[in-house]
Amino acid sequence: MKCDISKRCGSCQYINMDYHQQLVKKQEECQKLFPHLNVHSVEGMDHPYEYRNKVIVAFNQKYEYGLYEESSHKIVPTQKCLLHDEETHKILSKIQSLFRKYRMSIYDEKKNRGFMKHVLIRRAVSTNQTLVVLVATDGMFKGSKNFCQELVKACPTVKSIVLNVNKRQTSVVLSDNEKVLYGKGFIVDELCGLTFKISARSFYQINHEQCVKLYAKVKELLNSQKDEIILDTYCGIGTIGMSVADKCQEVIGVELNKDAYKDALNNAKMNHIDNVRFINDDATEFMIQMANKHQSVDSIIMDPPRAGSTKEFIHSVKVLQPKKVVYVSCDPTTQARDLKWFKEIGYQASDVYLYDMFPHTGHVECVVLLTKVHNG
Ligand SMILES: C[S@@+](CC[C@H](N)C(=O)[O-])C[C@H]1O[C@@H](n2cnc3c(N)ncnc32)[C@H](O)[C@@H]1O
Repeated sequence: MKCDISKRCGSCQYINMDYHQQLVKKQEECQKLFPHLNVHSVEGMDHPYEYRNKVIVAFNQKYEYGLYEESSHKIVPTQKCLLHDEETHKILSKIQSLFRKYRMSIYDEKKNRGFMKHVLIRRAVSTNQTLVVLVATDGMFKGSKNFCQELVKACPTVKSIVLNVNKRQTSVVLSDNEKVLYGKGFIVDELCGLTFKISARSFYQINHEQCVKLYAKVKELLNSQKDEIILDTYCGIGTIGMSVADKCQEVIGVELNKDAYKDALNNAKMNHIDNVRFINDDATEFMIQMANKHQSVDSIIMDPPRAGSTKEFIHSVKVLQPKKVVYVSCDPTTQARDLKWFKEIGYQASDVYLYDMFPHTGHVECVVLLTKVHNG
């Protein structure tokens, strides 16, 4: 497939490269980062398009919408992005026509004036539900009732519309201040045979098909026993922990984002899983506290954001002495750094498993199993 905007957009660095070549390149690059480990070939997709279940676009004063040009805040008008599904395009195009009809005031970054800043679309692909988040500079959206009615009528997959009020001039799109304009403020998706509630600010893996394969690998590597206690750190809305809960005694999930934590609590209830509990805390702080209390766990799952984990987190692992740590990462560079710290405390990996969560970009998802080889 050919992308018309690849030269200007810059989001998909590999879009003009043959897909198989992309997978080979990702594996080679990871092998350089993990020279002493067995880096497996990348698990790719049969149809590596339309996989992104989340998109954030900005509008310009002509009501054109799109992503920003590489390293700038100039919008690249995008009618079709190869990574988004048809429904996302249909909804964005309807929003565009409604913005025109209602003469929506579009935010002008240079003048720091105007109302509508961004539109975020999140799709639950298994249930075909859509959440629309309108990011604006003010909580007063005149005519919002008619706007929502028209949007939902034209696009019935839209189950909720949220207004996120972000007055700040920063590159962070969402603020903590939100108001539900239509529906319940969240959508529900099915993943690995479970049901998950996803709200606007919670993390959710963007590639559903690849996420199923990734979680299956985590479960396989954990290979837990019925009497084991598993810590799921950086747990988001509880997806990984809940998908392994049937094979162990207890899962304790730790998540910093309050909305994701609340979603996780609801998700456990919704799925009638009673051997999982969630803590709303910084993962490192939680680990330090556990280590200070000399508590023990059998396995730890960690899936930190791009920045990776911390030295303090890893030093607490030394005290907790789990048999296994399964480390999931969307940035192999920080993961490679963290594996060096793990080595210092006596935990070693041998294999790196790669999942192409982000086809046509330079990114890849990595999973490693660390086991204790000596006492550090
Ligand atoms: C890559 S996501 C993984 C989420 C989840 N494991 C999944 O597969 O959906 C990383 C998560 O870590 C959370 N997070 C970021 N910094 C954190 C911290 N210091 N302590 C705990 N959680 C944190 C984010 O809010 C996000 O939900």
